[in-house]
Amino acid sequence: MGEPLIMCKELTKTFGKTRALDRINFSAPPGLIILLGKNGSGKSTLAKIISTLLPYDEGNVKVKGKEINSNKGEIRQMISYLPQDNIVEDALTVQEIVELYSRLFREPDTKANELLDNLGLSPYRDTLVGNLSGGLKRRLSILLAFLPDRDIYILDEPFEELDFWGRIKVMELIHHALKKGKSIFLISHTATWLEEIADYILILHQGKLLYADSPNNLKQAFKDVYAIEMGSLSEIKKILKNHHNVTVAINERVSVVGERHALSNITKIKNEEIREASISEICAFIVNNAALQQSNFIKKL
Ligand SMILES: Nc1ncnc2c1ncn2[C@@H]1O[C@H](COP(=O)(O)OP(=O)(O)OP(=O)(O)O)[C@@H](O)[C@H]1O
Repeated sequence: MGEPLIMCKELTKTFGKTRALDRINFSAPPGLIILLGKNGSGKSTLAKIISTLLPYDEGNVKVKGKEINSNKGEIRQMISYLPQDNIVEDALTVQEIVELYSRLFREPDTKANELLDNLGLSPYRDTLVGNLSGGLKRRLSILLAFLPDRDIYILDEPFEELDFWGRIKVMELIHHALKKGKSIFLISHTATWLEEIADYILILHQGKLLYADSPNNLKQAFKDVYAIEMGSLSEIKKILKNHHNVTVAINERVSVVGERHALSNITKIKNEEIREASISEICAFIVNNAALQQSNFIKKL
Protein backbone atom coordinates (compact mmCIF):
# COMPACT_ATOMS: atom_id res chain seq x y z
CA MET A 1 0.00 0.00 0.00
CA GLY A 2 1.24 3.54 -0.76
CA GLU A 3 0.87 6.34 1.73
CA PRO A 4 -2.29 5.83 3.78
CA LEU A 5 -5.00 8.46 3.39
CA ILE A 6 -6.02 8.32 7.03
CA MET A 7 -4.02 6.78 9.82
CA CYS A 8 -5.12 6.45 13.44
CA LYS A 9 -2.83 5.14 16.13
CA GLU A 10 -4.18 4.33 19.60
CA LEU A 11 -6.84 7.02 19.09
CA THR A 12 -8.95 7.48 22.22
CA LYS A 13 -11.76 9.91 22.94
CA THR A 14 -13.91 10.06 26.05
CA PHE A 15 -16.94 12.14 26.92
CA GLY A 16 -17.09 12.09 30.72
CA LYS A 17 -17.42 8.40 31.55
CA THR A 18 -18.23 7.38 27.97
CA ARG A 19 -15.32 5.96 26.02
CA ALA A 20 -16.55 6.95 22.56
CA LEU A 21 -13.34 5.72 20.88
CA ASP A 22 -11.07 3.20 22.55
CA ARG A 23 -7.52 2.79 21.18
CA ILE A 24 -8.41 2.84 17.51
CA ASN A 25 -5.72 1.71 15.05
CA PHE A 26 -6.02 1.63 11.27
CA SER A 27 -4.36 2.77 8.06
CA ALA A 28 -6.91 3.42 5.35
CA PRO A 29 -5.87 3.75 1.69
CA PRO A 30 -7.30 6.44 -0.63
CA GLY A 31 -10.58 5.66 -2.39
CA LEU A 32 -13.87 4.67 -0.82
CA ILE A 33 -13.67 4.02 2.91
CA ILE A 34 -16.86 2.86 4.58
CA LEU A 35 -17.35 3.11 8.33
CA LEU A 36 -20.09 0.83 9.62
CA GLY A 37 -21.48 0.36 13.10
CA LYS A 38 -24.60 0.53 15.21
CA ASN A 39 -26.01 3.70 16.80
CA GLY A 40 -23.64 5.09 19.39
CA SER A 41 -20.66 3.02 18.22
CA GLY A 42 -18.45 6.12 17.78
CA LYS A 43 -18.75 6.75 14.01
CA SER A 44 -19.58 10.48 14.15
CA THR A 45 -16.96 11.05 16.83
CA LEU A 46 -14.31 9.50 14.58
CA ALA A 47 -15.48 11.56 11.57
CA LYS A 48 -15.40 14.82 13.56
CA ILE A 49 -11.91 14.09 14.86
CA ILE A 50 -10.56 13.35 11.38
CA SER A 51 -12.23 16.54 10.13
CA THR A 52 -10.39 18.48 12.92
CA LEU A 53 -13.72 19.53 14.44
CA LEU A 54 -13.28 17.65 17.68
CA PRO A 55 -10.13 17.31 19.80
CA TYR A 56 -9.08 13.84 20.92
CA ASP A 57 -7.58 12.69 24.20
CA GLU A 58 -4.85 10.25 23.27
CA GLY A 59 -3.13 8.76 20.25
CA ASN A 60 -2.28 10.15 16.88
CA VAL A 61 -4.24 10.89 13.70
CA LYS A 62 -2.68 11.64 10.32
CA VAL A 63 -4.35 12.64 7.07
CA LYS A 64 -2.14 12.18 3.99
CA GLY A 65 0.84 11.81 6.32
CA LYS A 66 0.16 15.03 8.20
CA GLU A 67 -0.57 14.98 11.91
CA ILE A 68 -3.92 16.74 12.22
CA ASN A 69 -3.39 18.77 15.40
CA SER A 70 -0.37 20.61 14.10
CA ASN A 71 -1.73 21.00 10.53
CA LYS A 72 -5.39 21.92 11.10
CA GLY A 73 -5.53 24.65 8.42
CA GLU A 74 -4.02 22.41 5.76
CA ILE A 75 -6.22 19.42 6.68
CA ARG A 76 -9.35 21.59 6.48
CA GLN A 77 -8.38 22.53 2.93
CA MET A 78 -8.24 18.83 2.06
CA ILE A 79 -11.58 17.84 3.58
CA SER A 80 -15.24 18.64 3.05
CA TYR A 81 -17.44 17.34 5.85
CA LEU A 82 -21.15 16.57 5.72
CA PRO A 83 -22.43 16.56 9.29
CA GLN A 84 -25.13 14.15 10.40
CA ASP A 85 -27.41 17.08 11.18
CA ASN A 86 -28.50 19.27 8.32
CA ILE A 87 -27.08 22.72 7.78
CA VAL A 88 -29.82 25.08 8.92
CA GLU A 89 -30.06 28.47 7.27
CA ASP A 90 -33.84 28.65 7.39
CA ALA A 91 -34.18 32.33 6.47
CA LEU A 92 -32.34 32.03 3.13
CA THR A 93 -33.66 30.63 -0.12
CA VAL A 94 -31.96 27.63 -1.73
CA GLN A 95 -30.53 29.94 -4.43
CA GLU A 96 -29.19 32.40 -1.84
CA ILE A 97 -27.44 29.79 0.27
CA VAL A 98 -25.94 28.09 -2.77
CA GLU A 99 -24.63 31.46 -4.04
CA LEU A 100 -23.23 32.26 -0.59
CA TYR A 101 -21.34 28.97 -0.37
CA SER A 102 -20.13 29.29 -3.99
CA ARG A 103 -18.54 32.68 -3.13
CA LEU A 104 -17.12 31.25 0.10
CA PHE A 105 -15.46 28.32 -1.69
CA ARG A 106 -14.66 30.37 -4.82
CA GLU A 107 -16.50 27.90 -7.02
CA PRO A 108 -18.14 28.94 -10.30
CA ASP A 109 -21.95 29.20 -10.49
CA THR A 110 -21.91 26.50 -13.15
CA LYS A 111 -20.81 23.93 -10.56
CA ALA A 112 -23.62 24.91 -8.17
CA ASN A 113 -26.15 24.81 -11.03
CA GLU A 114 -24.98 21.36 -12.04
CA LEU A 115 -25.32 20.11 -8.46
CA LEU A 116 -28.76 21.72 -8.13
CA ASP A 117 -29.83 19.83 -11.26
CA ASN A 118 -28.16 16.55 -10.24
CA LEU A 119 -29.81 16.55 -6.84
CA GLY A 120 -33.23 17.53 -8.20
CA LEU A 121 -33.18 20.86 -6.33
CA SER A 122 -33.54 23.27 -9.27
CA PRO A 123 -37.33 23.61 -8.85
CA TYR A 124 -36.77 24.77 -5.25
CA ARG A 125 -34.34 27.64 -5.95
CA ASP A 126 -36.76 30.25 -4.58
CA THR A 127 -37.96 28.18 -1.63
CA LEU A 128 -36.85 29.19 1.87
CA VAL A 129 -34.60 26.49 3.34
CA GLY A 130 -36.87 26.45 6.41
CA ASN A 131 -39.78 25.39 4.17
CA LEU A 132 -37.99 22.45 2.54
CA SER A 133 -38.97 18.90 3.51
CA GLY A 134 -36.49 16.84 5.56
CA GLY A 135 -35.27 14.91 2.52
CA LEU A 136 -34.85 18.07 0.41
CA LYS A 137 -32.90 19.72 3.23
CA ARG A 138 -30.63 16.68 3.30
CA ARG A 139 -30.12 16.99 -0.45
CA LEU A 140 -29.17 20.65 0.01
CA SER A 141 -26.69 19.79 2.77
CA ILE A 142 -25.16 17.18 0.45
CA LEU A 143 -24.95 19.77 -2.35
CA LEU A 144 -23.07 22.15 -0.04
CA ALA A 145 -20.71 19.35 1.03
CA PHE A 146 -19.86 18.52 -2.60
CA LEU A 147 -19.53 22.17 -3.66
CA PRO A 148 -15.91 22.79 -2.59
CA ASP A 149 -13.18 21.03 -4.53
CA ARG A 150 -11.51 18.85 -1.90
CA ASP A 151 -9.43 15.66 -1.84
CA ILE A 152 -11.58 13.95 0.77
CA TYR A 153 -15.34 14.06 1.36
CA ILE A 154 -16.37 12.87 4.80
CA LEU A 155 -20.07 12.07 4.65
CA ASP A 156 -21.90 11.28 7.89
CA GLU A 157 -25.05 9.33 7.02
CA PRO A 158 -25.75 11.04 3.69
CA PHE A 159 -28.58 8.63 2.87
CA GLU A 160 -30.62 9.32 5.99
CA GLU A 161 -34.01 10.88 5.16
CA LEU A 162 -33.50 10.40 1.42
CA ASP A 163 -36.01 8.60 -0.73
CA PHE A 164 -34.89 5.92 -3.19
CA TRP A 165 -34.25 8.49 -5.96
CA GLY A 166 -32.28 10.74 -3.63
CA ARG A 167 -30.11 7.79 -2.65
CA ILE A 168 -29.41 6.97 -6.29
CA LYS A 169 -28.44 10.58 -6.97
CA VAL A 170 -26.06 10.70 -4.02
CA MET A 171 -24.53 7.39 -5.06
CA GLU A 172 -23.95 8.90 -8.51
CA LEU A 173 -22.18 11.89 -6.90
CA ILE A 174 -20.01 9.51 -4.91
CA HIS A 175 -19.14 7.48 -8.02
CA HIS A 176 -18.33 10.67 -9.92
CA ALA A 177 -16.05 11.98 -7.14
CA LEU A 178 -14.23 8.63 -6.95
CA LYS A 179 -13.74 8.65 -10.74
CA LYS A 180 -12.10 12.06 -10.40
CA GLY A 181 -9.61 10.58 -7.93
CA LYS A 182 -11.27 11.97 -4.80
CA SER A 183 -11.62 9.92 -1.64
CA ILE A 184 -14.86 9.34 0.21
CA PHE A 185 -15.09 8.48 3.90
CA LEU A 186 -18.66 7.26 4.19
CA ILE A 187 -20.44 6.66 7.46
CA SER A 188 -23.50 4.53 7.44
CA HIS A 189 -25.43 2.20 9.66
CA THR A 190 -27.56 1.07 6.79
CA ALA A 191 -26.50 -0.85 3.72
CA THR A 192 -25.81 1.36 0.76
CA TRP A 193 -24.91 -1.06 -2.03
CA LEU A 194 -21.54 0.72 -2.05
CA GLU A 195 -19.80 -1.74 0.29
CA GLU A 196 -19.00 -4.06 -2.60
CA ILE A 197 -16.94 -1.38 -4.38
CA ALA A 198 -15.27 -0.02 -1.23
CA ASP A 199 -11.50 0.02 -0.88
CA TYR A 200 -11.58 -0.28 2.90
CA ILE A 201 -14.15 -1.24 5.50
CA LEU A 202 -14.11 -0.15 9.13
CA ILE A 203 -16.46 -1.64 11.70
CA LEU A 204 -16.89 0.08 15.05
CA HIS A 205 -18.71 -1.34 18.03
CA GLN A 206 -19.02 0.46 21.35
CA GLY A 207 -15.97 2.58 20.62
CA LYS A 208 -13.80 -0.37 19.62
CA LEU A 209 -12.64 -1.14 16.12
CA LEU A 210 -13.77 -4.68 15.31
CA TYR A 211 -12.50 -4.78 11.77
CA ALA A 212 -10.41 -2.68 9.37
CA ASP A 213 -9.41 -4.11 5.98
CA SER A 214 -10.43 -4.42 2.34
CA PRO A 215 -13.85 -5.92 1.51
CA ASN A 216 -12.08 -8.82 -0.25
CA ASN A 217 -10.11 -9.70 2.88
CA LEU A 218 -13.28 -9.30 4.94
CA LYS A 219 -15.12 -11.75 2.69
CA GLN A 220 -12.19 -14.15 2.79
CA ALA A 221 -11.91 -13.94 6.59
CA PHE A 222 -15.63 -14.60 6.98
CA LYS A 223 -16.18 -17.00 4.11
CA ASP A 224 -18.22 -19.28 6.37
CA VAL A 225 -20.87 -16.64 6.85
CA TYR A 226 -24.01 -17.11 4.79
CA ALA A 227 -27.39 -15.45 4.62
CA ILE A 228 -30.95 -16.18 3.72
CA GLU A 229 -33.82 -13.88 2.78
CA MET A 230 -36.73 -13.91 5.18
CA GLY A 231 -40.12 -12.51 4.42
CA SER A 232 -41.92 -12.34 7.71
CA LEU A 233 -40.91 -10.33 10.75
CA SER A 234 -42.57 -12.73 13.20
CA GLU A 235 -40.55 -15.62 11.71
CA ILE A 236 -37.34 -13.59 12.07
CA LYS A 237 -38.14 -12.69 15.68
CA LYS A 238 -38.75 -16.38 16.48
CA ILE A 239 -35.42 -17.35 14.89
CA LEU A 240 -33.48 -14.64 16.73
CA LYS A 241 -35.07 -15.70 20.04
CA ASN A 242 -34.04 -19.33 19.59
CA HIS A 243 -30.70 -18.98 17.76
CA HIS A 244 -28.26 -16.53 19.31
CA ASN A 245 -25.49 -17.33 16.85
CA VAL A 246 -27.41 -15.82 13.93
CA THR A 247 -28.42 -12.21 13.44
CA VAL A 248 -30.48 -10.06 11.14
CA ALA A 249 -29.32 -7.65 8.44
CA ILE A 250 -31.57 -5.19 6.70
CA ASN A 251 -30.49 -4.29 3.18
CA GLU A 252 -32.69 -4.02 0.17
CA ARG A 253 -34.05 -7.25 1.65
CA VAL A 254 -34.21 -8.54 5.19
CA SER A 255 -31.99 -11.54 5.79
CA VAL A 256 -30.94 -13.85 8.58
CA VAL A 257 -27.15 -14.20 8.78
CA GLY A 258 -24.93 -16.80 10.41
CA GLU A 259 -22.42 -19.57 9.79
CA ARG A 260 -23.76 -22.18 7.40
CA HIS A 261 -24.23 -24.88 10.03
CA ALA A 262 -26.13 -22.44 12.25
CA LEU A 263 -28.48 -21.53 9.42
CA SER A 264 -28.97 -25.19 8.51
CA ASN A 265 -30.09 -25.83 12.10
CA ILE A 266 -33.04 -23.52 11.72
CA THR A 267 -36.14 -25.45 10.86
CA LYS A 268 -38.06 -24.34 7.76
CA ILE A 269 -34.86 -23.10 6.06
CA LYS A 270 -34.03 -24.96 2.89
CA ASN A 271 -30.31 -25.38 2.19
CA GLU A 272 -30.66 -24.26 -1.41
CA GLU A 273 -32.00 -20.89 -0.27
CA ILE A 274 -28.83 -20.12 1.71
CA ARG A 275 -26.40 -17.81 -0.15
CA GLU A 276 -23.05 -16.17 0.56
CA ALA A 277 -23.37 -13.13 2.82
CA SER A 278 -22.78 -9.60 1.52
CA ILE A 279 -20.37 -7.17 3.19
CA SER A 280 -23.10 -5.48 5.25
CA GLU A 281 -24.45 -8.88 6.31
CA ILE A 282 -20.96 -9.94 7.41
CA CYS A 283 -20.72 -6.66 9.31
CA ALA A 284 -23.98 -7.45 11.15
CA PHE A 285 -22.55 -10.90 11.95
CA ILE A 286 -19.30 -9.44 13.34
CA VAL A 287 -21.13 -6.91 15.51
CA ASN A 288 -23.52 -9.61 16.77
CA ASN A 289 -20.59 -11.87 17.68
CA ALA A 290 -18.90 -9.05 19.58
CA ALA A 291 -22.11 -8.39 21.49
CA LEU A 292 -22.52 -12.15 22.19
CA GLN A 293 -18.97 -12.45 23.50
CA GLN A 294 -19.55 -9.42 25.69
CA SER A 295 -22.76 -10.84 27.17
CA ASN A 296 -21.07 -14.25 27.78
CA PHE A 297 -18.22 -12.43 29.48
CA ILE A 298 -20.64 -10.50 31.67
CA LYS A 299 -22.56 -13.71 32.52
CA LYS A 300 -19.27 -15.34 33.60
CA LEU A 301 -18.40 -12.46 35.96
N1 LIG B 1 -20.72 15.72 22.73
C1 LIG B 1 -20.93 14.60 23.41
N2 LIG B 1 -21.06 14.61 24.75
C2 LIG B 1 -21.25 13.47 25.44
N3 LIG B 1 -21.30 12.23 24.86
C3 LIG B 1 -21.17 12.16 23.53
C4 LIG B 1 -20.98 13.34 22.73
N4 LIG B 1 -20.88 12.96 21.44
C5 LIG B 1 -21.01 11.62 21.43
N5 LIG B 1 -21.18 11.14 22.67
C6 LIG B 1 -21.34 9.72 23.05
O1 LIG B 1 -20.29 8.99 22.45
C7 LIG B 1 -20.77 7.73 21.95
C8 LIG B 1 -20.52 7.65 20.44
O2 LIG B 1 -21.36 8.61 19.80
P1 LIG B 1 -21.32 8.85 18.23
O3 LIG B 1 -22.23 10.00 17.94
O4 LIG B 1 -19.93 8.96 17.77
O5 LIG B 1 -21.94 7.48 17.69
P2 LIG B 1 -22.44 7.08 16.21
O6 LIG B 1 -21.86 5.74 15.91
O7 LIG B 1 -22.15 8.19 15.27
O8 LIG B 1 -24.00 6.93 16.46
P3 LIG B 1 -25.26 7.17 15.45
O9 LIG B 1 -25.27 6.04 14.46
O10 LIG B 1 -26.42 7.09 16.38
O11 LIG B 1 -25.08 8.51 14.84
C9 LIG B 1 -22.23 7.67 22.34
O12 LIG B 1 -22.32 6.96 23.55
C10 LIG B 1 -22.62 9.12 22.52
O13 LIG B 1 -23.68 9.26 23.43
